[in-house]
Amino acid sequence: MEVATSRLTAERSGPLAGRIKPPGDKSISHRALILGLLSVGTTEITGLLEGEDVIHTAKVCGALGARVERLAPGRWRVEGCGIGSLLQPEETLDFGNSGTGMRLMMGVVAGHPITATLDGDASLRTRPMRRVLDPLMMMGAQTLSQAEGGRCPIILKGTAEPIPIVYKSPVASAQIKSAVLLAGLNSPGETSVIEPEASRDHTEKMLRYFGAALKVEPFGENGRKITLQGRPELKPAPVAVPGDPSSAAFALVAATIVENSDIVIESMMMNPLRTGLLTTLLEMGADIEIIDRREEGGEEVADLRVRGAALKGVDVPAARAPSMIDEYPILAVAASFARGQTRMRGLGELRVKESDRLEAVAAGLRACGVDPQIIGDDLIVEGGAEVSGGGLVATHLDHRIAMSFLILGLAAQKPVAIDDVGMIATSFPDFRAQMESLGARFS
Ligand SMILES: O=C(O)C1=C[C@@H](OP(=O)(O)O)[C@@H](O)[C@H](O)C1
Ligand SMILES: C=C(OP(=O)(O)O)C(=O)O
Repeated sequence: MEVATSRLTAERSGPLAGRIKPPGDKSISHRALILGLLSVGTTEITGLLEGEDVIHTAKVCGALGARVERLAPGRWRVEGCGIGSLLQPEETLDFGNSGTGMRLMMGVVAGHPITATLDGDASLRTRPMRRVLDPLMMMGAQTLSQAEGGRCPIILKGTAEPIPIVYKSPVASAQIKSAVLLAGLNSPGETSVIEPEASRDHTEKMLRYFGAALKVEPFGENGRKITLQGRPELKPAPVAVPGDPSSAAFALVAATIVENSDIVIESMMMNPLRTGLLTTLLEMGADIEIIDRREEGGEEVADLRVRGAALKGVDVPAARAPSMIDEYPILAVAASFARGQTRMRGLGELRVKESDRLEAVAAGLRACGVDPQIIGDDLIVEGGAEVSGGGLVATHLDHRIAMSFLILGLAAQKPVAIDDVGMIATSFPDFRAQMESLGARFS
């Protein structure tokens, strides 16, 4: 089937001004629905991200037996069925564009005596799933069918008695860690995951909040070992979803590169495993004031006042990658406007996101008159105060590529067009309206 695409163009804009509130965090939104499904009783969620990725997860929770209801914008209620009591789904579980939805749900299915077909869009069908299937098969799940290279569509048969394992993950990935822990929820023993570097810890925090016993220990130089006691009785708990730093990133960079801007981003989550972009922009000379740090719904949040600033290039260490993994496309845009060279190290994981983000970012920058280089897994950008723009950027079904290059267009000399706005709705449906409210010019 031919899918209609629509272009959007961003034009050099005057100073951005005003206040915005980023949408609810995507990672936490998926997890709130999933833990709602796995609890017996009613979980109330506020601030849920109503992006397509999360809506797919909500529908899958319904197909596995939960009653999922939207009460008001961002306010959802999940009547869960509890660990061990999921229904055999009748239809294919469709995750759309969402790697998180599919990988976390593979863990849930693997830990239950059900068989499910999991599938997604053309982008998701290119993404590697073996990294999750490998540990799940050690736990006793079986892959009945899969596309070449361990890709979806996948037919996964779970087990009633997941084997407790200690899994040493070769990559720092919150999706792998979460899939194993979610499968371990129905295991009679302890399930441990060792990660080489700390990845986002939302699953661990939310499992504890819902009553599971979980131990987190340092492992090696930068790693962690997370151990979950199986078969807890998860108790429903209200979840207030904080503002998504990965979505706030676009306004943060826009206000930095559009001269004389002065904006406030309200209630952005400040979890240190998610704030790598903030650290890097501050090193580059960005003018960001962190106001009113406070706790909301178990996470630290803050308001950020961001003003236009002249940036300088920096060397971004590979160890920072897990805390800013989805922000490299927009960081590369900031780097294009920075004096000197920015080298972003250790970006191999960017090759297996919604698109090959290393190649997609480099091609987009070239289309806009910037000269990037990829050396091994590093991305190197030679910046300058002026960026010519003027290109048409291919988005490859990738929301972050789409939004990043629209932001570049707001500060470039000539307009920048993207070939398809459609995917922006997966993570940030109000992107255009919010950015326009600050003065961004799109047509
Ligand atoms: O667990 C999560 O919610 C996510 C983990 C990251 O992926 P990896 O686990 O593959 O690094 C990130 O890129 C993704 O957008 C969301
Ligand atoms: C990589 C991303 O998401 P996912 O892996 O869930 O598709 C993202 O949102 O940038």
